[in-house]
Amino acid sequence: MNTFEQIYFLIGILSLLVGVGVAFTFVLPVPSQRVKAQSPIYGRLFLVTLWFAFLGICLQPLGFPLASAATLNLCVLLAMYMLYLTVLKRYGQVLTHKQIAMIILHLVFCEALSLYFYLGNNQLLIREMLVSICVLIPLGLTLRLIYQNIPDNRGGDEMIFIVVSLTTIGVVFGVPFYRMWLEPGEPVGTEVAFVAIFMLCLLFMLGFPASLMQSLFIRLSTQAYIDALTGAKNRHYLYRESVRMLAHAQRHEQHFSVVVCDIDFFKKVNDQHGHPAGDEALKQFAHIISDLLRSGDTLVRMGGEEFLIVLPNADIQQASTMAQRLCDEVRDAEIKVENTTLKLTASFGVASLNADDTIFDGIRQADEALYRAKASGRDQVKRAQS
Ligand SMILES: Nc1nc2c(ncn2[C@@H]2O[C@H](COP(=O)(O)OP(=O)(O)OP(=O)(O)O)[C@@H](O)[C@H]2O)c(=O)[nH]1
Repeated sequence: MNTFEQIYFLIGILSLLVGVGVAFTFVLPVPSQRVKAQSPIYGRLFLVTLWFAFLGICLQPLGFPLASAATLNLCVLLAMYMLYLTVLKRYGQVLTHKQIAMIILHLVFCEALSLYFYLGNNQLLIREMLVSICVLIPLGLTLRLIYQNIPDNRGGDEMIFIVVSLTTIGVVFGVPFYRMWLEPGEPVGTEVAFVAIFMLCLLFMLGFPASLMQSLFIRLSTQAYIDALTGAKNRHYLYRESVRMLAHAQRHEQHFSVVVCDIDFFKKVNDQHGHPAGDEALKQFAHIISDLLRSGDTLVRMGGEEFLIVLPNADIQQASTMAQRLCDEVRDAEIKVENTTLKLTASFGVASLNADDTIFDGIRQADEALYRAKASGRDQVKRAQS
């Protein structure tokens, strides 16, 4: 294969890869939020600008050195800003006008300097080092952005962080290392540039969908344990987590209590104000309760208007005090649904688990206490009879 055939072959392979990458972004699920939905667009532009960067490298051996110098630096830097924008949009953020102006200024400045060093004495080494330094700015911004967002547990961020970190390591160490092997003034080899750009595209194409899948998986597994109406945990969560919570309490010889609560005469709310108003009342009721719980406590919607509160590290006295506070708070609260204000009350049954009790034993005892609270006139707390 002569040089031209080899270049066309490499461009063909890269086009195929970029084509597959761009097509792939179209089949990935699009986030519903408008700004986040723009993320795949910048992902596509990242791949396409990298393709143009490789074309820029190929222009040198094809006999267009000036065009090569002008295209390569601009496209590499532009690609890194596209990467930054892909991540920025993924987090639902937008650029300010000032930031856009800074990016354009940075692109123009870098391009002008690069051409200056190219035209003045053909100082390739300085030019390439300069481009590497310029490229580190968008990479650094991207890394910082991901790092700031990782604590939010969005899921998948670690994967993107690895992709961008590997790219940064490649720029910081790979470029100077490779430069050492070249003769002074010798341009970057087409094959080496091809491998670098190919790897970058591949890493992006694998890393970003993987991060998306990871975050979708985390979101789905979180949603599977949450009651959609009230935001409280559901029974599946209780069944999964209660064994772990109880084992922890037993290991540390801690008390473990449960409170079952049920809104009084909730049927009337539905009958008088309609089902949607009943839904809204349930939602607000759950918020009132969860606002008063400690961080380790868990509110579970058992079904309908019945909730369970799991109180690790609380004995029967502490659990009863908490239940009384909740009972008072619900009675005092004003529940605004549509154009009316509702007053609700709820009844509570409290039980504390013995060392060999299961969560079901605790719920059964608390249910029995709740039954007595209802029978005694509602709007009150009763303890399980041990
Ligand atoms: N709006 C709405 N209503 C619900 C939901 N789940 C259960 N309900 C209603 O809750 C009411 C429960 O009624 P009952 O079991 O008779 O209890 P209650 O009227 O609260 O009376 P007591 O519990 O005896 O004080 C029924 O009318 C159900 O339709 C829900 O998700 N949304």
